[in-house]
Amino acid sequence: MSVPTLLPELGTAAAEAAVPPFARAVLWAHGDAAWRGDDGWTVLVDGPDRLRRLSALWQAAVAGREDPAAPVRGWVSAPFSDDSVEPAVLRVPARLRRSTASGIRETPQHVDAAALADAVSADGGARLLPDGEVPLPADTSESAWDDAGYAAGVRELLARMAASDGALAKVVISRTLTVPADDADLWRAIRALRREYPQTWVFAVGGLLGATPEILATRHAGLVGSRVLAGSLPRGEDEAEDAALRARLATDPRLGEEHRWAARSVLDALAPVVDLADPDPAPTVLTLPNVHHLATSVRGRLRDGRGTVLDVVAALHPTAAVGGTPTPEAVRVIREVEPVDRGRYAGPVGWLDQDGDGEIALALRCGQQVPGGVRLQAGGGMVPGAVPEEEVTEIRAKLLPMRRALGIDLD
Ligand SMILES: C=C(O[C@H]1C=CC=C(C(=O)O)[C@@H]1O)C(=O)O
Repeated sequence: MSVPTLLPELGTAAAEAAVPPFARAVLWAHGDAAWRGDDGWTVLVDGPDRLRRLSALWQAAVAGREDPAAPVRGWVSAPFSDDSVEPAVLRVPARLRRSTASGIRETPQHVDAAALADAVSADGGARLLPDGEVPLPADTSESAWDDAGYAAGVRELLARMAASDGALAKVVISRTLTVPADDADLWRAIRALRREYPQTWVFAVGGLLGATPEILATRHAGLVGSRVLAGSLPRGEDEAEDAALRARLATDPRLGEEHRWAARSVLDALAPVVDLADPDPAPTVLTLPNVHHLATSVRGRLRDGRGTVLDVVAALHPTAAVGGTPTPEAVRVIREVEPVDRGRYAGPVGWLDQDGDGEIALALRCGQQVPGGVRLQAGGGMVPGAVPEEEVTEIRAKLLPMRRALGIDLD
């Protein structure tokens, strides 16, 4: 599968020197469909309750147009936590193109810049930047963990869980790896991710790029969906080993527990606002090129048609696939134990339209562009009994797609 014409030409020195700034581009691809947005506006939102404020801001910007029903799409990428020093990003491209198996089309994008500016100024913590500009966060590599640091972090979590006497049941911990990369490398990485991981959602929003298999929430015509992943094993060397790993994943009590906390967190958060199609869906095993996951699909109908997909996400996030159980304690422990602010890693990333419908994934196995490089990040869920050395191997498997896409030597 390829979408060459949505991506800039690369390969010659002249083409690479002229690539569009990566941080300003919007890309979203799944299966054989892809979107690219260019230019336009950026809204940055700081402070508390960023998702609900972004939802309200978007609705005001849409409603303030002469024809509120005219098609328009915005892309959102928000930090894991409202405590992050990095703002939530809303990109509203001026120009949108869509590629499918049948070709490439410009798609209508009805932005009213004055209505957007009014909506931004009504929110005290929002800023509007022109030309699709998105500032890059600072490099944090000095304080990052290496493999040994990550293993020590896992041990620290296990000790805290043991001391909590069952009160802290699960925590997801992550690590970063910053590597050099320029804009052309990042465009090339998108092409590679698209080619190698068509089962995932490949994204680039405001300099954050990745290939995620996890969908936090879709909202379409009153229907809501979510795909929760938690509990993973690396791929085997051959089919027989893969079959054994899949069987272990489906039956291992610790991995099952790790998954159940995540699925439960989504079901419990949706139950007050959604009529669930199945209140207790069973997990299946999802196999990706680099890893096997336990996966639960959740579907239902919204009881109240107001709001946007971001309000559904605000009710869900952070799920125990990226936070833990109970959520507030897990998020506090993550803040205390992890050496680097997660920024937009493990945060919601996706799009919404004029009806508030959309598709919001979890920004996993991704990279954040920083000056001169890209900060890769992945994590894993810990429940009592986790083995630090196995967790180090799992993170390596999760970082593999981005490392391969960037052409980084694999040791
Ligand atoms: C937090 C991440 O993965 C989550 C999603 C799927 C499986 C997970 C796991 O098995 O630990 C994690 O909960 C990540 O990839 O950065």
